[in-house]
Amino acid sequence: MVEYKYLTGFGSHFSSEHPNYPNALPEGQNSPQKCAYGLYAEQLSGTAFTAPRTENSRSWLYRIRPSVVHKPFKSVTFTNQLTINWTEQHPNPNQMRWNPFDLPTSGKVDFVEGLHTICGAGDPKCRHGIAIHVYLCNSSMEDRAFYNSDGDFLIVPQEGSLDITTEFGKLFVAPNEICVIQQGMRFSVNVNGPSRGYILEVYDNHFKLPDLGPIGANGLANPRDFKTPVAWFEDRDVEGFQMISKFQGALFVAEMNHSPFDVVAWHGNYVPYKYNLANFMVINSVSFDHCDPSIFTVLTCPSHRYGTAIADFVVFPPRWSVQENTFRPPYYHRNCMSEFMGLIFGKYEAKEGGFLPGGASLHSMMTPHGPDHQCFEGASNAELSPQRIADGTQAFMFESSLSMAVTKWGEETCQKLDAKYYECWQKLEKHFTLTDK
Ligand SMILES: O=C(O)Cc1cc(O)ccc1O
Ligand SMILES: [Fe+2]
Repeated sequence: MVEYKYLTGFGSHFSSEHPNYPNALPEGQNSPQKCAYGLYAEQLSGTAFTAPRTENSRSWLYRIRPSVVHKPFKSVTFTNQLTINWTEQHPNPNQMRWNPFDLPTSGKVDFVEGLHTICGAGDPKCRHGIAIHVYLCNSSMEDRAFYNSDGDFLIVPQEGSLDITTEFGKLFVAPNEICVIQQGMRFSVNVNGPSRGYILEVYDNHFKLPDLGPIGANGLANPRDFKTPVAWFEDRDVEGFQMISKFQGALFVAEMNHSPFDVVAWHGNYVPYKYNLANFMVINSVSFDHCDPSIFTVLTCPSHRYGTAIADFVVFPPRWSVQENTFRPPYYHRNCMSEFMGLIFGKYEAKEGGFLPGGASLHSMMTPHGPDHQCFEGASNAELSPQRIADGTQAFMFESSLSMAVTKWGEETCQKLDAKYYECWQKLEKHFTLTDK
């Protein structure tokens, strides 16, 4: 039984060494002439060397062999549905909704083989853009690890827990938890049966906690609830261990003769982390009107435009709804941002039917959307007593300032697009009267 132990904090400067190897971390310096236990020192940089201190992130890893010990990269031979080709389909401004994406029904499919790109924009070569993927898998990665050269992965499991071994240690991530594995970090995913989830990939920048403004010093996702693994390693020689890199949107494999999870000690502020969405401190018991969903921002990847995110990760957690004289569900709206939504479990308040766990929706830039007919009629006529937005519910949104294109897999191959989605609004009647009572 592996024990999962974590260090807590967000963006902190952490240190961890395997308990059986005291002083594996050098004292007072990063690169001694000879490291303890014959380890190699290696720096993993998450920002430019010269990034200002407030932004600068890097970690030092003390490992059995440096990462460079691998054979040349070759294109992978397995078929996969990852892409950064945003022009394979004609642009489509329609409201889109997907039924739950199918889990593999035959054969073994691991996390990397099960990655499918739904939509995205931009180019990892210019380090600007995002991609939204789903993973649909049923087997563990065996003697295979993965890293993303293009950006960071924010992983949202929906079905099945992920047991993730990283260079920094082990993370266990269950549905209603999320994890972030940043650019370059090597990891391998074990699953316990059919597993499905969503991934927000950002090329520009790393995720940060949003500023709290007048909320004050506490609230939303609190830094102390973020968890980073402690050092864990294996000294395992394996012929043909596969190191897979996503580089400029394509997958490559390099063979190695050992496990890359050989880091005995590490220190730094460039780390993988997880967060339990149940720890989110929801602020929404307002007097009247409906707050914009930005109050539910867990993490944000900022752009250079002040206050405008490359992508925000927003949740819609269980909470009390108590507003007076208010239409409580989300308002009808058109947004200069793109809104991709998924459902981990339960029901989403604006769409009680049709939007299902493991499915998704995309409301692109300026594409109008809002509550379906049934939700509008119900909420317009409901008695406004305090109402609990059901426990056992967790919808989320990846909201981006980029205009995303849907892939061929997303629009055609997956065969999950609900062609009748638009119908949910068609019965919205004209209630206009010449006299108001
Ligand atoms: O479209 C959606 O369902 C997401 C959303 C929720 C909300 O409470 C307000 C605005 C918004 O875009
Ligand atoms: Fe919206």
